[in-house]
Amino acid sequence: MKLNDRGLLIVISGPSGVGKGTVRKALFDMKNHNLEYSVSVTTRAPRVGEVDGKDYYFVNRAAFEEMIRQDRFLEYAEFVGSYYGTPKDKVEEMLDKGKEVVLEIEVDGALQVRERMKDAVFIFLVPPSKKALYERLSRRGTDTPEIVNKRFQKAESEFKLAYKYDYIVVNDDVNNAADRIMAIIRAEHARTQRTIQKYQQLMEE
Ligand SMILES: Nc1ncnc2c1ncn2[C@@H]1O[C@H](COP(=O)(O)OP(=O)(O)OP(=O)(O)O)[C@@H](O)[C@H]1O
Ligand SMILES: Nc1nc2c(ncn2[C@@H]2O[C@H](COP(=O)(O)O)[C@@H](O)[C@H]2O)c(=O)[nH]1
Repeated sequence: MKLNDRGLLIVISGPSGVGKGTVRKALFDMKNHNLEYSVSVTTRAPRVGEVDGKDYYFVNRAAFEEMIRQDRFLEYAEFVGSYYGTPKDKVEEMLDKGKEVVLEIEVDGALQVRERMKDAVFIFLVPPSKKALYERLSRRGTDTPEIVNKRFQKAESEFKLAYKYDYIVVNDDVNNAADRIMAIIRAEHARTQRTIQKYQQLMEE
């Protein structure tokens, strides 16, 4: 495979309820993109309307732990009582096909990817305010008040790690946030291509 045929890995992260999934869907609804979503594996129970293989691969804890033993995750983390992980082979397969692969994951996992995939692009999505984050988590209606509070409390420590990312994007408006992320992806793609071209020119001299 030629160097510049390989796709770019894009990690969209941030606290639970900030709107990662909503913004990601707006991004994938745009025209003329080369994006592919990496479907994660989780031990969390499916929510109403979630489809196995599309939203997540839903497995039990024993199956997830077997995947850990087999080293099948690019990263994984335990988040508010459930496991979540990114299947390594699928990501590699999509990158080799030249796709821009999008991971939508929490902060612990994102920082694991940062250590392993040096060329990836890391985007931290933030809410316009902490109050807005709490309202989004509650109004989504998918979690009990106890889980909403746990997720919101976890956000406090996650905000402190935002400086480890390449970009911080405010999700004030879904389409604006998606536009900003698409602009970042296009700029990073162009930058990577230029770097590879320069490297290839040097090798030919
Ligand atoms: N810009 C926005 N303005 C208002 N509401 C929003 C905005 N973006 C997302 N939301 C709403 O906030 C809620 C949480 O969004 P979403 O489920 O996409 O968050 P998430 O970051 O993917 O959450 P999790 O990490 O828990 O999977 C949803 O009800 C969604 O409709
Ligand atoms: N480290 C990982 N985090 C993941 C992955 N897939 C999703 N997530 C994140 O977990 C929380 C909770 O998700 P929810 O669907 O229960 O609301 C959220 O921040 C997701 O982005 C993954 O593969 N690895």
